[in-house]
Amino acid sequence: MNYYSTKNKDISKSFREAVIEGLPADNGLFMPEYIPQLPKDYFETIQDKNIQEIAFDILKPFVEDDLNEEQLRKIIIKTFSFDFPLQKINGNNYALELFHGPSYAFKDVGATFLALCLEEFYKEEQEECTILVATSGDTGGAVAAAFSKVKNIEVVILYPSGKVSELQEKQLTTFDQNVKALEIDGNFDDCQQLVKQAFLDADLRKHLNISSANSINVARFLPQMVYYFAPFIEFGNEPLTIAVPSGNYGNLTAGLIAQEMGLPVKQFITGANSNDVVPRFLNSGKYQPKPTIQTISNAMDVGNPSNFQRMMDLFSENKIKEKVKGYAFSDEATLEVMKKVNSENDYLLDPHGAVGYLSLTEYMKTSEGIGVFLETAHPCKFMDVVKKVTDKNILPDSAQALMQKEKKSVKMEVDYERFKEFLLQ
Ligand SMILES: Cc1ncc(COP(=O)(O)O)c(C=O)c1O
Ligand SMILES: N[C@@H](CCOP(=O)(O)O)C(=O)O
Repeated sequence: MNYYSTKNKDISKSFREAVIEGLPADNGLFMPEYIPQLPKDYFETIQDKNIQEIAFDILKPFVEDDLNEEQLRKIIIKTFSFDFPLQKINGNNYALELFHGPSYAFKDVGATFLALCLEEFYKEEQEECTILVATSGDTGGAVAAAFSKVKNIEVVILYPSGKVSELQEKQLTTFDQNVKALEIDGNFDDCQQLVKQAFLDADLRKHLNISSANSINVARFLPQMVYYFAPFIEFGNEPLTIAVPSGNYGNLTAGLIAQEMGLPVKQFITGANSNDVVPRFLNSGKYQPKPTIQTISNAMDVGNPSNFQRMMDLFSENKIKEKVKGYAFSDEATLEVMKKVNSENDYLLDPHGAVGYLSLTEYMKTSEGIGVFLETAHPCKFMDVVKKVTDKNILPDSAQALMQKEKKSVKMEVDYERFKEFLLQ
């Protein structure tokens, strides 16, 4: 399987090349050149499989030219090493909990898979590499945890100063060794823009091997297809409605590719906070990015999502509007539903999962069947918001220990030349 650029279909890179380069030089995004098809009867026996076996079936065709079966199995066992439980909330509505990994957010899957792929590739190359990552809160923590012990790889995390939660910030800024945090005086889109500019800077790339750990990297977003299969281990081949709380749209894009492979999704729903550029597009046909708005679901504070390019590469405008229904919700509605579900169903949503739940229940007002929303982060990551819902202490011991550690970051304006200087130091 090779990968093309969304800006130039003649570009053809192996999986290994696409992962190492991160972003094509033409500022497009890498895409698999075809979507493998699962056997028609795959879902008749899916209940006999575990998530690691499914991950192997799903990911093999995307990587097999560069990772042999033994390497892939090893990577999968380490990546899918925690549970993805399904919790019934009420009626036919279920939460798929994706936050039982090391950083308490769904990003652990993609970050670990990417780190282990790069470790394999750089083991052979004997070279060093710098991973650049822009984060609105969760990607950075997952990447820091996944890469903290990987040899020959340095990580530089850019995060928007004052716009991530306290626990998220500790996850970004308390690793010594190979992980450095840059606290940017701007928003997530500024961080993402600085990273993208670095990839387009031929001079920088002459001096430094850089790659990306955002969902722009194919090894970050493709493994995110796998957990969409988890509810089908319980429900077999029954088509499900799946709601995805979205920001940079890597997660939804992974789900759409899984659906193209054969995953029986009846309908995808996307839920956004006030950063509603994609729901507005789905409902009006106009794609008009706006400056980022700060919300209580901060990891979804993205004004100009990277993966919109991939969605438009996969489908025509009419097709995407059929495949995905989009809704947006205010902070007031998010907090209100967190309180309601906590008191009526004894389930504590995090603010991102709450947006997913809101979008699912909105759609289900006029539809039938089983609905699943992705619970993408543990509520303990957002204690400032959670305190308004419950006074229970929900902080796990490991997070408590992290909160005691000292923050180490370098402050920086949104200034590409300073960023470049920092990278070349
Ligand atoms: C907790 C949480 N939920 C949802 C999202 C949105 O995911 P995506 O950027 O893949 O749309 C993010 C960040 O990306 C997140 O950290
Ligand atoms: N919500 C993300 C933003 C970056 O998304 P990514 O999936 O492209 O890495 C975050 O938490 O940083």
